[in-house]
Amino acid sequence: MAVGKNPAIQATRLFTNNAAEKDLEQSRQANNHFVNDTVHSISWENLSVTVEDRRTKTPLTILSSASGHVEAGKVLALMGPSGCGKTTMLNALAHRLTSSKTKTTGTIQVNGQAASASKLSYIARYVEQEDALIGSLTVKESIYFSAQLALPSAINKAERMGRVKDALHSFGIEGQADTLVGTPLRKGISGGQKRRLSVASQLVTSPKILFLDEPTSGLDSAASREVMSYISRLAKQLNLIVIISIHQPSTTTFDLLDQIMLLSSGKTCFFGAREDIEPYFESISHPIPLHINPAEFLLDLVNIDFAIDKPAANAQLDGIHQSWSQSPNAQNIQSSITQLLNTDRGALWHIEPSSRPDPIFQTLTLLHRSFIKSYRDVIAYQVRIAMYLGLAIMMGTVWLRLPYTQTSIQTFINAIFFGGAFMSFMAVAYIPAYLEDFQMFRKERANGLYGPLPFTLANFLIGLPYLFLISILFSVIAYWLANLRPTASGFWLWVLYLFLDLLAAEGLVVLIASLMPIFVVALAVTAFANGLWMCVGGFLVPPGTLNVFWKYVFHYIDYQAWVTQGLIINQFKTTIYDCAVDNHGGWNCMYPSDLMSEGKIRGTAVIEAFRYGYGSGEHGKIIGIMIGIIAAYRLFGYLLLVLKRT
Ligand SMILES: Nc1ncnc2c1ncn2[C@@H]1O[C@H](COP(=O)(O)OP(=O)(O)OP(=O)(O)O)[C@@H](O)[C@H]1O
Repeated sequence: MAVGKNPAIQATRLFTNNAAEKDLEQSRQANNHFVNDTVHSISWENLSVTVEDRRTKTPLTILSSASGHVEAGKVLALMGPSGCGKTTMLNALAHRLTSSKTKTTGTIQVNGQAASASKLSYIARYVEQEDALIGSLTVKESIYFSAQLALPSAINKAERMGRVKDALHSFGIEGQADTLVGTPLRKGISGGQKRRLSVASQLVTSPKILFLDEPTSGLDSAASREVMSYISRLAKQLNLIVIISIHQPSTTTFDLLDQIMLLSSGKTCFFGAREDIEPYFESISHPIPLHINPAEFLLDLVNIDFAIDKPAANAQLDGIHQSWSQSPNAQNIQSSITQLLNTDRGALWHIEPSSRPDPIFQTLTLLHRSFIKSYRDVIAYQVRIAMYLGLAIMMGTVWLRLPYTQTSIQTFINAIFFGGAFMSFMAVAYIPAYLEDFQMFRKERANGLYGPLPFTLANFLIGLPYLFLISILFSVIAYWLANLRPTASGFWLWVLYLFLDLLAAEGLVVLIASLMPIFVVALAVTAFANGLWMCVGGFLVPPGTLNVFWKYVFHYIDYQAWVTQGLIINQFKTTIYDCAVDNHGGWNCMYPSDLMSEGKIRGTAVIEAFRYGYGSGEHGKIIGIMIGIIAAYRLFGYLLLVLKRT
């Protein structure tokens, strides 16, 4: 018996359909703040993208004359072999092709009106292929912070929480609401759940259009189906426009799509409703065989990468492109677009920039999010605290209880150099945590949520208490074990210099990692910079000997040099050291001072005679310079983010 004729199955389908409709209606009511009733359509005409060819440096068209439209409640999938232009198409529609070497022509309209990037940023959200989530937040917190950053302040807390709950419900992740997303050290939710969370975090901001770049990539077929069925249901329940790029959907996933755009070599091979695919390819003499995954067949048909007979494959593909451009289907699309342009002028652009939260509220929200991360994510600060404690014990026991004799003078100086330089060097441990935040910032900024200022401020402020704590913990152990100047003022000045040292080092890490946001590269460059600061600081090579290039370009902006200078003054300005007794019972003093006749060395003589030429500069001046260097790093970091938009 044919499956479709089985009465039991038919009854179940009937029940499922009725139940599904009821479910859809209930869900619409529950999620009415997410329901789209403003955006009716998006359409585009003759969209072409030209880039500068990496190899030949000549213009290369990677997307040619694409036209199409999607109505509310529908899912459009951009399909095609690898490198056919799916991501380019998606980015062009989302106005994300911002490189100066990329030229986009053609028009994009929403409700029949030209849709600029800024207008689109109020109604559309883009979910990238790589999940940019903060691993140490729970599922619920991830959605909550997204709502906080995007929703206008007019929406009160109860309503925000209601939206978070509804977003969790819409994606079937209520059960995982309090589960951590997951860090390298703590397992969290599955890959499919992460993908659903990424979309839910965008949904909570009430977009009307969702762009999803390969929402199923990296997932097994069951998880892909699950993610796609949520997305397809969501489009219908909430009347959203969903445009996705997808690689190779299974038959079940393929059947969940409403519209397909098949691309190859940047040109359209088909655009239209899912159910029009079979008749269309039959009409151009490429019928899709029964019992075969249609997506797989189509991808094989338009993929010429692995063809043995290249000229024949090229000729066949040209034929497919030509058939499409001359087909009645293509003409119908053109007339549908024209009709949309003439009729669909739904009021849309009443959403004003003032409906966004203000930057102070966003800074506080980011600070709150970073705070949760800072105590939950061991990599962010806890590993560093443990590492600095280990370093303090090591330093304190190596330089253990140094006596105040002249033989200890160089040893004290070495301890100071080591403390300052190594504290700064170990700031590289912050790179992974910063890169996670940076990727999140990139994604949220591209979605128009907030800019570089709240991000820079929150990033700086969250570091202050932790870096201060690290400075104190390190000093409590190392300072007293090594017997550095044993007074309260000596101790607190030492703490202050280490704190400034860490702030400068972290500012440098942020600057470098923002410039080169790849872990190994940022690590190598920061390590190099720290090596440079050690070499030109005046300790290993006195400034008088240092050649002019290193001295005048780097020495004076070397924060480690200023920290070492401040710490040397702190140690030697008020301390006194015993000279050695010579063979004749007299004094043998390494540094002559006014106390020589008493067999002592005044610490200031060490500073004055100090071969590095530091002089006895004042703490105020050094601290001022340090604050200037820290501010400069943060300012450059901020400007870099302003200029570097991708
Ligand atoms: N600057 C450039 N120089 C040469 N080719 C380029 C340049 N930029 C993009 N391309 C090419 O444009 C094509 C389209 O890239 P796109 O990322 O949109 O493809 P895709 O279909 O999303 O691929 P995938 O499925 O592998 O992600 C690719 O073949 C890519 O190599």
